[in-house]
Amino acid sequence: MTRWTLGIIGGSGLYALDGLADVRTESVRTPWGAPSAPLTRGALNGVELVFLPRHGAGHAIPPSDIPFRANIAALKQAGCTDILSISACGSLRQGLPPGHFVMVDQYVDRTVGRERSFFGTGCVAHVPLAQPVCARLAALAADAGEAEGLPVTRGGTYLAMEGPQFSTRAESDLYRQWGMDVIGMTNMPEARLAREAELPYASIAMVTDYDCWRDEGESVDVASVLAVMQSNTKGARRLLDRLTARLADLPRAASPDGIETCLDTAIITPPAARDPEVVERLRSIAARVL
Ligand SMILES: CSC[C@H]1O[C@H](OP(=O)(O)O)[C@H](O)[C@@H]1O
Ligand SMILES: Nc1ncnc2[nH]cnc12
Repeated sequence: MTRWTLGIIGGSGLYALDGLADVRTESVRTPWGAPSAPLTRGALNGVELVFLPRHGAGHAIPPSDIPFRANIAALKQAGCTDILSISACGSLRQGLPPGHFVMVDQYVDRTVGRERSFFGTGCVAHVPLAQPVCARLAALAADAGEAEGLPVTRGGTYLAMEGPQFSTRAESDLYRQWGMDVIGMTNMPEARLAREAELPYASIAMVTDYDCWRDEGESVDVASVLAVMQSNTKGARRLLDRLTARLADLPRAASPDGIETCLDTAIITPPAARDPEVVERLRSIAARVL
């Protein structure tokens, strides 16, 4: 049976995974530098997990400095078949209160100045991103959350902002007019890069606050986020227990969305025109097609 090796990217409040069997720590390097922290490998319910806290183990890395390319490349090199992101987020809808788990299915990317591709001068690629999330993994995670009695919403658009400051009231109002559901600072370019590495990616956005759009006048700050984060993190842990118990018995077939073969038609630079040094770097995420 082909097995799942699930990469878990932990966000704010999730810096380690306790209770794994056969735990190993691996300090890795990638052609894009070191990831946010050493990888922690271990088994949960017999499923291999590879855990990486995106802000570092002590939350010393702000959103704009997260080494997104190194993180995704490290998880690819570690043999992950899929990536599940677990994030804190603000809510842009009354019906998504703090404590809610949103299985993101779309993104609007308002980040600026982050390295957002493995490809570039010397080897150009354009992968499709119309459906940026692996629907199968998102559904499995939603099933697990519901089975644990967690308040889960299937689908939602995540507005990725640069930060590190939270939004102004006018920005928050604007994003609501745009129809956005939740807001955070980290899922982009992470989701883009996972796609380029042909890794099915899904994200659980756990609501910690209502951002600053409500007429009640509250505005988000770290203290209000932290107040909710701890119970959200406990819920995420229960979800993971349930999810891995399911994955243990589920043979892993190729992603139905073709994510694992998306580079077949994405690289536009013909082999003869590729820069050998660039190609060498790309091998860590795209060896299958190079
Ligand atoms: C601590 S509140 C702001 C911080 O939390 C979220 O991070 P993550 O997605 O890694 O959980 C948000 O995106 C900000 O980076
Ligand atoms: N309101 C908010 N805006 C951006 N990132 C967040 N993370 C948690 N709450 C957030």
